[in-house]
Amino acid sequence: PDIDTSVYGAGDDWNNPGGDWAESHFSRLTDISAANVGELGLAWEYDLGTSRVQEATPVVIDGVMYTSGNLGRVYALNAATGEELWTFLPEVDMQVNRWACCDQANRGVAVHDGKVFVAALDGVLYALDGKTGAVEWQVDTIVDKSRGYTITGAPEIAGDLVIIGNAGAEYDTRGYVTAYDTSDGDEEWRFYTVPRNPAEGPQESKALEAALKTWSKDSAWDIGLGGTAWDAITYDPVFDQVIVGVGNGGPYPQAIRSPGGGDNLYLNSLVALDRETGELKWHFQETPQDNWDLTATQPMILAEVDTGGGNVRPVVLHTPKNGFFFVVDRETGKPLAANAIVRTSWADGWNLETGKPNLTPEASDYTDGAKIVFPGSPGARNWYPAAYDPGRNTYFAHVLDMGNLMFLTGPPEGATRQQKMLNAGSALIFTSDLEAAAPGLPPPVREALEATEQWQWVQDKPFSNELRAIDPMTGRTKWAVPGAGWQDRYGVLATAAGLVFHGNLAGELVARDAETGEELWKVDTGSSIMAAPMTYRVDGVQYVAVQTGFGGGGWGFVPGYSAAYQRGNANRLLVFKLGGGEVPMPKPLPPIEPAPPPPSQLAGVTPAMLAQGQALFTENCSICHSNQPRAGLPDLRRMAPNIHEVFDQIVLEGLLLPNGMPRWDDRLSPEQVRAIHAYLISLQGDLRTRELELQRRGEPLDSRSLTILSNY
Ligand SMILES: O=C(O)c1cc(C(=O)O)c2c(n1)C(=O)C(=O)c1cc(C(=O)O)[nH]c1-2
Ligand SMILES: [Ca+2]
Repeated sequence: PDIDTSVYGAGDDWNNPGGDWAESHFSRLTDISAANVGELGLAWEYDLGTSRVQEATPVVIDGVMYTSGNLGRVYALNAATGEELWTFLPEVDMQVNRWACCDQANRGVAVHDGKVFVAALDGVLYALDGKTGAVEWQVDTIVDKSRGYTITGAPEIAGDLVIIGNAGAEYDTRGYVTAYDTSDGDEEWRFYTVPRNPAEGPQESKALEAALKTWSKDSAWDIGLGGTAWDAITYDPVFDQVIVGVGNGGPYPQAIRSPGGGDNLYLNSLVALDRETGELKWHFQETPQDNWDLTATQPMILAEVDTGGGNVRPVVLHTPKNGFFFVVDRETGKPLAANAIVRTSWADGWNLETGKPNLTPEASDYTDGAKIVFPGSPGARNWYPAAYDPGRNTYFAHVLDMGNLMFLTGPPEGATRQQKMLNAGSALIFTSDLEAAAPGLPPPVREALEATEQWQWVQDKPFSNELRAIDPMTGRTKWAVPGAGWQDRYGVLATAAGLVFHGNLAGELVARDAETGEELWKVDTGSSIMAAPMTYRVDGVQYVAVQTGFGGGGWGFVPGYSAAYQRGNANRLLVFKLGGGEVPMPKPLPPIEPAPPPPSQLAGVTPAMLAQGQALFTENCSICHSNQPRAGLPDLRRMAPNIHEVFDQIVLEGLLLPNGMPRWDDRLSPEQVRAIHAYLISLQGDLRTRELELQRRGEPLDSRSLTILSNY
């Protein structure tokens, strides 16, 4: 078929996190090839100065690298030498950490017209002078500061507009995207993804008036309904439209969110907006009637494909959380292919005539009892960028086949908004943990799950985790390479030389043959990698760069096989070239010591108080504090005496706010904080006893707790 593949792929520059205008994470550079990739070595490294989540793909323009780190930090470096040109640290009120579901992620910068754009975790969009990093303008993009909004996504340039979404569908938000003039930050348009309470006035757009018909009149308006656009926004210059990936519903259970059902537009949809006006041109809903956090926010790639018999169409390639590989016509919004790439239990296929899935509520509606739903909330795919090689018509992506048990945490009626708190209304347990967790579940939940067909799926294979080469129109896997545990997920780079690059949590950076998946080169960096590698050329030298660091969703549970667990969470930029040197390895962490002795238990503590402390800890603290010996945050079962002394000031008054620990005096009473403290003191005592015993026996102190029942 007649496809001009030469218009795709990045050249010397990599001018947005996706690489080229099609955001294909594909490079035309071929200096590094299968014949010489074995000679890759380190050109330079740069210490990002943090040890948190790193998800950004750097941008390189005219020999300068721009990238973002956690919170929305920005770094500008000489791309050939790594010399620091400037850095930018946004001033963020750390209280925002309380309503950031998934760590302090930031997925990258946008660069346009001499300016660098970044959105900080607190929702402020900055335009920085590309030469100096000075703030040219800034705008707070959050319309309602009483709600739990954050931003983790990269801004997108569309003509002379910069477009940004936000996050927080697990909290109390109503999703939207906003377009600003790149020159001065003036607001040009805003598109809300879900309707507002009609009692409060007319909808903001015709599109929302139409969407309203797909919601119940008793919808949980006050909670916000979710629909956050927290990752991919892709400008399509061919049709001068902005395609937005919309997120899940909030609360998760439709029985609470929109009692009586409805498709709930535009949740989990691709929406194409006219660039100039922000008006809806088309929409394609990938997961109607969401109950499961099956977002459509995942990265999009623009392409042309032969849809059959030489009929070439401009399409968007999309693999959202829901387990299907979609090829969607960019002119009409119609799905041209929709093939399952993992086990799916919420739908058993797709009807291309109607454009809708064959829903299977008997297997996946958990209103009346627990269900095991595939894929689970981590998604068959998530933010980890895929790459598409147009010449080979092959899509390279990390794919996770895993489900989760879901059940309601309260009655479906009468859910009230918990301000800036999780409002998910359901609990979930990943199938990787389900056999271990099942005996401890309340008998009705356990009986319900064992009666499901998906319990058999779990027995067959709790999860699988692979890098795959996929044919878009059929969804067929050409080759696959297994990963480690289910968290071992990562972004991908493909090049016209027939190479595929990716990192992993163990800390390897690997180059593979695009045709076979065969490993051609690998280096152990000693630093966990989730972010996508990228490549560029300066003064005739091709480089491959990747940002290292573990975090994101489920960031508290640092897997034991990861470099982050063994050597600490090194945040670095590692840049390679042919004939480069060795990668300096971070030193392994010292062995874990037994927990220090806790202070004597608080006066007047009772079993009821300990139980209350545990419940409060689970509800308020455990989403960040997973209490692992080497987690992203301190293990609160190992607090030193001087920390115990100021525990109340830390929790109630924000003593460690600058470090990122929010204050809680608006939500927790001094008595409640005492109960939490008493609970932690008792955990610390138990842990110390256990670890002293392990030490006596000469066994490793790798006592990761099994806190797998998450309230979200
Ligand atoms: O609903 C939302 O607003 C929202 C936001 C985010 C985020 O901003 O990072 C994630 C999710 N949901 C989510 O469901 C998810 O699986 C997820 C993973 C990650 C990550 O960075 O690893 N973020 C998010
Ligand atoms: Ca979500």
